[in-house]
Amino acid sequence: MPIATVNPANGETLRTYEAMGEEEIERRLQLAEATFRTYRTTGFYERAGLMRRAADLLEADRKEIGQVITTEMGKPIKQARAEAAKCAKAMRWYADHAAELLADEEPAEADVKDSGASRALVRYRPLGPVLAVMPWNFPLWQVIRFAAPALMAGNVGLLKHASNVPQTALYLEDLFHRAGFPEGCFQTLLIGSAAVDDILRDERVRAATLTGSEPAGRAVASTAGEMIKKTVLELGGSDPFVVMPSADVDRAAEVAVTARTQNAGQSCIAAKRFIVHTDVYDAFAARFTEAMRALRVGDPMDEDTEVGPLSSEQGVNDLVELVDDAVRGGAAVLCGGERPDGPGWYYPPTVLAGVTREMRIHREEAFGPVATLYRAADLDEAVLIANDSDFGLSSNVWTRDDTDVDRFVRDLEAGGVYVNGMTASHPAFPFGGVKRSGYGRELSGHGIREFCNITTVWHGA
Ligand SMILES: O=CCCC(=O)O
Repeated sequence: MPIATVNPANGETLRTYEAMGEEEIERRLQLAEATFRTYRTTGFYERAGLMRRAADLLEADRKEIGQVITTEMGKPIKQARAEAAKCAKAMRWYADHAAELLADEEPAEADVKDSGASRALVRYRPLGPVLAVMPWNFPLWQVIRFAAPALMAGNVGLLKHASNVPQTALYLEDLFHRAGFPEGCFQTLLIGSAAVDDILRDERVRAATLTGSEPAGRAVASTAGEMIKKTVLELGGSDPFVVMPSADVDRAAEVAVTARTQNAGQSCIAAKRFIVHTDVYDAFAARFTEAMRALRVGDPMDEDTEVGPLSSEQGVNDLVELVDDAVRGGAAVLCGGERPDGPGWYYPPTVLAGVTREMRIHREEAFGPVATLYRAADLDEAVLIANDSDFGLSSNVWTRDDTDVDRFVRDLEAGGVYVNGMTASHPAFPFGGVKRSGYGRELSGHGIREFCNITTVWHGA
């Protein structure tokens, strides 16, 4: 895939970039290592000042960078600006909390004594240069939620961004540079996927984080495993959205639309499978379908657009194949389902009913605005359907019954259970999944500790 900005609203190639060659990559790896040697000795106070400055710059740039994001991957302009604002918030959150999250831990006195020590503590030290392989769907946010904690912990970052968002990738390097971070703290590598393996094998790279597809995750994890390097993987999701009889069905249907169609449905934590108790199925299906049909689809630069194009032609083709397969298998199309004529990589908000286990869309992630509806006889069946997935990123449940909530929290196989709301990432809460959605956590204290050398310091009597 060429490294290029191609406008998804019309398919026009606006700018192409030459991939960095071996010499340039080597220069950047050397710089990362050299910078780490000194940057690791800086204190939280200094790093927090730099991070706050970067947050201020990003916030001031949000209109311009919003336009770049929308041009490169097609998300509605309002959502692009909101993404920039969310990044600034996370940067400030880590600037405010890193020192406390990574403060020395004091083991219990009885244990210190029992170990024969006069004193003992646990210190969180940085690991070194971390390679981040990141996707295009939230081209700022996915990077910042790695970079803010990693830099606050004293690591340095090397970014391999998706090939369709090169301008955003270069912007990020420039942002940290303008904020005053030492040169080499955060570098963008303009490279194709084929170059990742050698970089990951390089001894100067100490760890890797990847957000993206399962095959990409498998490739990075297997090389990292061979090289005994720490990885965090955030892969796909096919999150359930369960609606029980006690729920506020109108509100659930309204939120379901946003949960499915934000970012044109191209979000790992978008709700994708809507599992509705039979008592409220018809009411939910009617309201949800009506609201999906009413969404404003169009030019992502238009302030009123709710659903823009998908990021690539391949994305549309993949979705068409999934929907066609379901229809051939007997699914009913309640709205959408037809690829429109005309320029741009558009696909309409679509609702499918009567989806079965045999259909591809039941097993695979639909990365676009296509919702599948399931009817559940009771809570047990709802849990069964929800867990009948290789993925386990997050989940959404709608109920006013505390017993239901306890059961869902106990039984849903996912990294999150959002009750009477939709999954949304927040800097203070851990983010990540189980099963084939990956492992490790981003954000919160858990996220910042992933790339730390957790060091026991023991003093003899
Ligand atoms: O694609 C997954 C990330 C979405 C988010 O963190 O809001």
